[in-house]
Amino acid sequence: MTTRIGITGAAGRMGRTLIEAIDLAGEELQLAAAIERPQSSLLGADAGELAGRGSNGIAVVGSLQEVIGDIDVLIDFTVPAATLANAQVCAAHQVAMVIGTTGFTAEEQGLIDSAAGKTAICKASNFSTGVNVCFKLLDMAARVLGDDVDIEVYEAHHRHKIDAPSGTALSMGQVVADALGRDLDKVAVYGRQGQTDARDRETIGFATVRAGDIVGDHTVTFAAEGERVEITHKASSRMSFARGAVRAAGWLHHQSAGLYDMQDVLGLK
Ligand SMILES: NC(=O)C1=CN([C@@H]2O[C@H](COP(=O)(O)OP(=O)(O)OC[C@H]3O[C@@H](n4cnc5c(N)ncnc54)[C@H](OP(=O)(O)O)[C@@H]3O)[C@@H](O)[C@H]2O)C=CC1
Ligand SMILES: O=C(O)C1=N[C@H](C(=O)O)C[C@H](O)C1
Repeated sequence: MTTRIGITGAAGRMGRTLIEAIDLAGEELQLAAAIERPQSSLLGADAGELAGRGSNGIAVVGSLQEVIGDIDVLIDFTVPAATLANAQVCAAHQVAMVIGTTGFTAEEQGLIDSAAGKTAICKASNFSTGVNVCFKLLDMAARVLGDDVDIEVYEAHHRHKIDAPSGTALSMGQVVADALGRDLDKVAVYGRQGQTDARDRETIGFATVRAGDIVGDHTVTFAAEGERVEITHKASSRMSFARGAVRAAGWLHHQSAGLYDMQDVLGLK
């Protein structure tokens, strides 16, 4: 069965890579709509040309409502406000939605949970297979190393990224906190400066770097007296995220309403 895919934020860094990833996927996954803001100067542009793949006959439009009847799944990598508005449209029309946007508040996440009561939503802070394997490795490392180690999460991204820590870093912290029975809201330390006192072992530290064109680096360090374990993922191309999101779209088309993540898509649960 063919899955007709729409992309919001089609001209963004991820949007363009997603158009390319769909073009490279099998014939069962087809780009059916490319959406940008109503004010975008790119309205009417050919989406394939935009992604450097040559003309594909899909013109960029300025409204999701305009094309919602033409798609089975929407892939959205934009900003929280746009994603939430798009989730309402998808829920109202029972169109499935893949959400890659990061930086939601707890309240905003609640709105996505509500939309998932009406349609199938797959939301992940990171759609790369490698990062999702790392989530499993982190769970194992935290359970074995337990309370004998200090745990620190480091992430580095390009200078254009607008949220921090990255969604992936927060997910990594959550996996580790869950494995250790800790409440991440209580134990997270976001950066340090000045007279900090000695480290409390219960805490999970986060460090953020923003520089140049770094696609996405994540390392979780488990540091004990005399040894340390480091689990690292480095993305060198956005195609690693886009390929996963497109795979998720094909999978989600066949699911009923509910909230899923990339671990569901990969059968890692
Ligand atoms: N889950 C994952 O695997 C990954 C997640 N991400 C996340 O995806 C998101 C997008 O990243 P990236 O592609 O680098 O960002 P970009 O800024 O390159 O792209 C964002 C897109 O969203 C559009 N947009 C922004 N604001 C609005 C709005 N209010 N209404 C409608 N459209 C809007 C932008 O249009 P305009 O240019 O006109 O503002 C642009 O097309 C981020 O949250 C990032 O963290 C990124 C990579 C992987
Ligand atoms: O903004 C990005 O670029 C990325 N964002 C995601 C995040 O916040 O974790 C995933 C990836 O690391 C790239």
